[in-house]
Amino acid sequence: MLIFPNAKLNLGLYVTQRRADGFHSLESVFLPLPWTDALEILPAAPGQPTSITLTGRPIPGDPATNLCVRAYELLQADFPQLPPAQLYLHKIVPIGAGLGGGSADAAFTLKATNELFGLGLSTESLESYARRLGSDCAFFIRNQPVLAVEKGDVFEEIELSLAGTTCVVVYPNLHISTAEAYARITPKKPAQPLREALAQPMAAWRDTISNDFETALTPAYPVLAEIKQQLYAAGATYASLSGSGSAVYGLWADSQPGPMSWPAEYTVWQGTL
Ligand SMILES: C[C@@](CO)(OP(=O)(O)O)[C@H](O)COP(=O)(O)OP(=O)(O)OC[C@H]1O[C@@H](n2ccc(N)nc2=O)[C@H](O)[C@@H]1O
Ligand SMILES: Nc1ncnc2c1ncn2[C@@H]1O[C@H](COP(=O)(O)OP(=O)(O)O)[C@@H](O)[C@H]1O
Repeated sequence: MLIFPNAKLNLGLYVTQRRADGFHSLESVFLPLPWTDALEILPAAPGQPTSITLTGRPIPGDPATNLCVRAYELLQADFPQLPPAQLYLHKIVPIGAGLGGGSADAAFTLKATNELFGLGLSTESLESYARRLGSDCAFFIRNQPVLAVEKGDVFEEIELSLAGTTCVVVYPNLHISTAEAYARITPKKPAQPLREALAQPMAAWRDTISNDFETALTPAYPVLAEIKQQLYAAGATYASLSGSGSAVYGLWADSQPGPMSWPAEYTVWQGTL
């Protein structure tokens, strides 16, 4: 089975509280971004163990601990009838970019395994497996715009119509660890609830919606402010860091991006939400 795990964007992100388990509570809107990897899952050849073949963007770490393999093995522990699998992942989405690419691969592995082998797992059950693999992994099970709270793994419905919006995502080839980013934050409640700010036209968001990671990381990584500035200079209606970075995106509500120029080592995606 061939699937295309997509990235996500965070629209507003407030780290509201440090939790007793060491994690943080947050308030953020998660949006699916149609920038994808390609992943194939097949039963392994007879006598072969579960393995993964990786192509495209290099993924740090031992392939045996790749989130796709961990997701498959998580289901195998509860469904011993699952045979060893051969996974092929062509990695396109930048890693450690605040785009949730690894979490998407894991969640899509769960969904595809459920379908391919007829496990009969419900959406809720797939979400519980996903939560065990990473805080933002559960979002990719339903993969629709939501207001995420708690650890970013509990979702509330939100009315948001961004279909047709032009989006540019700029990744400056800078890996920021999520744990390091959280360590730089002093949690606090937002001045205005995100749901309320999002109800206003996009042109107002520049003054009302922010990402706590952007505020905390920009002094150490001024390149983030430079990218945002160029997106606004090209006419973006709204621009922000996604998640804990380092990808910065711009949205054009009802116009098209003007000319932009980026260093050769950057990766830039442009498309429609
Ligand atoms: C910041 C966010 C915002 O959407 O996205 P990314 O920038 O990673 O895409 C997420 O909260 C990232 O979720 P995810 O990448 O799944 O994090 P996890 O693997 O669960 O945790 C990595 C580390 O981040 C910290 N962490 C993560 C989630 C959370 N709610 N509180 C935390 O403090 C912990 O230090 C944890 O050890
Ligand atoms: N399939 C995968 N794709 C991307 N990263 C993976 C994958 N499997 C494991 N990882 C590990 O997950 C971490 C980053 O995950 P990713 O979801 O891309 O980050 P972020 O949510 O910050 O964009 C990296 O340390 C990487 O080594």
